[in-house]
This record gives sequence, structure tokens and C-alpha cells, in this order.
Amino acid sequence: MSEKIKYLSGFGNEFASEALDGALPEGQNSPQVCPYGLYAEQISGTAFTAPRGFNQRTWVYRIRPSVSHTPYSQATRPAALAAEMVSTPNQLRWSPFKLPEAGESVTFVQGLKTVCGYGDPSMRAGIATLIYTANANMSTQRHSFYNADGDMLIVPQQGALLIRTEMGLLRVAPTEIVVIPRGIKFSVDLPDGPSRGYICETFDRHWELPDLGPIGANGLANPRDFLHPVAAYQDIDTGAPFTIFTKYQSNFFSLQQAHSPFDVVAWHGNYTPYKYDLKLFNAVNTVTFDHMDPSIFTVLTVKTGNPGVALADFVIFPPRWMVAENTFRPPWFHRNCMSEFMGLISGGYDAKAEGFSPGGASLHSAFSAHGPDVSTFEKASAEDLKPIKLRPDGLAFMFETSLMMSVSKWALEECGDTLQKEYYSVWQGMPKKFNPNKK
Ligand SMILES: O=C(O)Cc1cc(O)ccc1O
Ligand SMILES: [Fe+2]
Repeated sequence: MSEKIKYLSGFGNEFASEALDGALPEGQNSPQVCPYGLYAEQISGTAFTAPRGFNQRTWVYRIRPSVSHTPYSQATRPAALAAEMVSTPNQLRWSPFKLPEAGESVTFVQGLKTVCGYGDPSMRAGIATLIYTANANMSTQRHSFYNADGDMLIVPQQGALLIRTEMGLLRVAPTEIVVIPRGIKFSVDLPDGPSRGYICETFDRHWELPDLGPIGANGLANPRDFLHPVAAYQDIDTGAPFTIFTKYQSNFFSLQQAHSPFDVVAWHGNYTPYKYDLKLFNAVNTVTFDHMDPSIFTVLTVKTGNPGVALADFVIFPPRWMVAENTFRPPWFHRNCMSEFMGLISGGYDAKAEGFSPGGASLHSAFSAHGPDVSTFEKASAEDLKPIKLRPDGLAFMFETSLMMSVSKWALEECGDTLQKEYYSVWQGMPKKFNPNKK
């Protein structure tokens, strides 16, 4: 795969793409006979009757209709995916999640592990935070996957992902993210070898750009920087069968078919995977004083019906200038009704002097206190407040949810010493500074 992959840019657009000239029917979706003998198929990502501004569907024109397959059968679910969950309000932190051992072969789907979450995809309510660690290509095994339960916002931390989807190809490297909406089939290869990353799975609605309010018409993640695939099809119906895995009601099923599921020659619509490079995020923040709420760094959001309350916010902490005067610049001590899962793509993070490493994670659940560790507090209370460029190599992110998440048994017990049992100690020994005689 050496040639450059092409993309269509925009957010929420009606796109149209054809890999063969004239493969898209003109002026209608389902003609009596489609060009080139293709089958027309609609993929609906919202209810047929969703209001226009929310309605998402794509028409695909494919070599065979998706329904030409043998029955689904129960498949083995990856052991740490959607398994047993435990309730705990403890502040938790994990060292970098371990990559597969050299002798193991683990694909992206086989390497999915639930860290925390809450809800039920059957009720279309909830969220899950997953980690993937993988070292094997899905395409060589003719494996693909679709998630009937939720959209997946994938944050690669180590290694690029070459993702073949029904709508075409995407290459997604660390600093980029990709959203695969529910129901869309995809297969992941690992051109850089062993790979790791984070996933926010949302069981309701879809990701949107946040409103900008007084910021105005531009800023944060700009719509034109979101990239969608162009049609690219495989016409393969010989050799080994193709296996499609699906997660459906948190269970795993698989089906087999004799032809490639990536046989879409043309498509049009607004229900497609897309990627975005976080380096293009146009950060906005204070130019006077005080540390702003992290919502100022929201890249994408999944709303609830409750105004301003997100099922999930995807927030980043990018390299940026810090200029606030007379201000404690790192994140303050706080307790939040929302739950905060954080990951680190590269570099470091301004609230923690050490222990929060790229490929690791932390969870600060509803109302569990957290904030700067002792050494960060001491340093930031004494530092000279000249303008500084904060961590040119640092890229942290947060999945913030209004739900109270449980934590998987795997993340609490089975991932071994990855869980930092002494995390609480970073806040022990905060010196008493109070002196009623000195203001
Ligand atoms: O807890 C964290 O580190 C995330 C966070 C960052 C910030 O700048 C303000 C609040 C907040 O929860
Ligand atoms: Fe926080």
C-alpha cells in the first residue's frame, strides 16, 4: 500500500464517491437496474424519520448485497471485552497496557479489552472505554468486524492503523483519530507492527462537533479537516472464505461468506467513517488569568437529551502557549459530577509530574477528588509566570461522560501490575500551608 490514500473533506457532508465512472445512479437511489450490475443497499445510521439535521444514511452500490451470507453463529468473545464489571469510586491509574508477546498473534478485534463503562447497548444507552493491543493483520486472515452496539472513536497511541472499510481506506497514525460508526464493516492492518490505542464506544446518537458559542464561526476542530474515504472495492470471490465478526448486545457472533465484504464500487451519503488529525486542533484559552474548564478543548461530543450534558466528550490537551498571569496554571483540585477517563498519546501531562505515561490511562470517577500531584503543586505554586510553550511533544486526551462508569475485572485484577496500586500516594503529604496570621 504505497500509493497515497485519497480522502473527501468536511464534517457531516453529503459525500459521493465512485471507483468506476458512472457507478452511482443519477438522480435516484434505487433504479430498476443499477449501473455495472451492482446491487443498491441503504445503510441507516439513524431512524428513517430522524430530523433532517440528524439524519444519517449512506447508499452503497456493491457487487453482492450484504445479506448473501450463511447464518450468524455464536463466536468466542475476546476474554476481556464486555466481561464482568465492578463498582469502585477509587482514583485509578494504569501503566502502559502491555502489547502482545512476540509469540502471540492478536488482531485488532481479538485485542479489544474493556477498561470501564456503563449501560446497555440493547437500550441504546451507555458508553464503554476500551483498549486495543494488537500485532496481527486482520486482512491476511480475511477477517472483518462490525459493531452493532456502538460507534467507535479510536485513538491510536502506538502504530498506524490501515483500515479498510465499506466506504474505502483510511490510514490513521498516532495524533490522528478515527470514528467508525456502528454497523459499518471494517478490517484493521498494522503497517508499523505491534500497536496500541484507546477506544470510546458510545451506544446512542453519533459524534458531533461542539457548538462554538461566543468563540464564533471558526476554531477548535474545524469541519474541513475531517477526512472521509473514497470508494475502493475488492472483487474477490475465490480462495478462503471471509469471516465477519460482530459485537451484538455485547455478545460476539461470526458469519462467513465466499466474497469480500469490501465490494462497494460507489456510495453516496453522510454515514461514513472519518478521521481527524489532532495537530490541526485550533486551541482557544485564556489570555488573561485562571485555568479554564477543560471543555474548552472539546474536539467532538455525543450529546444526551439533557442540554449541555454529554454522553461522551472527546477532549484533548494539545501543545499550546500558557500565558495566564497570577494563576496556578495546571489543572486545579476538583470533584466533578462527570467521570473522566484519560489517556496519553505522547509526552507528558501538566497535572502529573510522573507516573502517567504514554499508553497508560487514568480514571477519576464522579465526585472522586483529583488534581495535581504534590510535586506539580509545589512547582506550579512557585514558578515564574512567563509565557511558555507547554510540552511541544505532549498530547493527552480525556473521554468525559455524564455516566457513572464501572471498571472491568480485567482492568482491576487481571492486567497484573499494569494497575498502579499506589496511585493514591501521589496526593499524600500535601503540606499544611495554612497560617491564620499571614495572608
Ligand atoms: O483531571 C484532569 O486532569 C482533567 C482536567 C483538566 C483540566 O485542565 C481541568 C479539569 C480537568 O478535569
Ligand atoms: Fe479532572
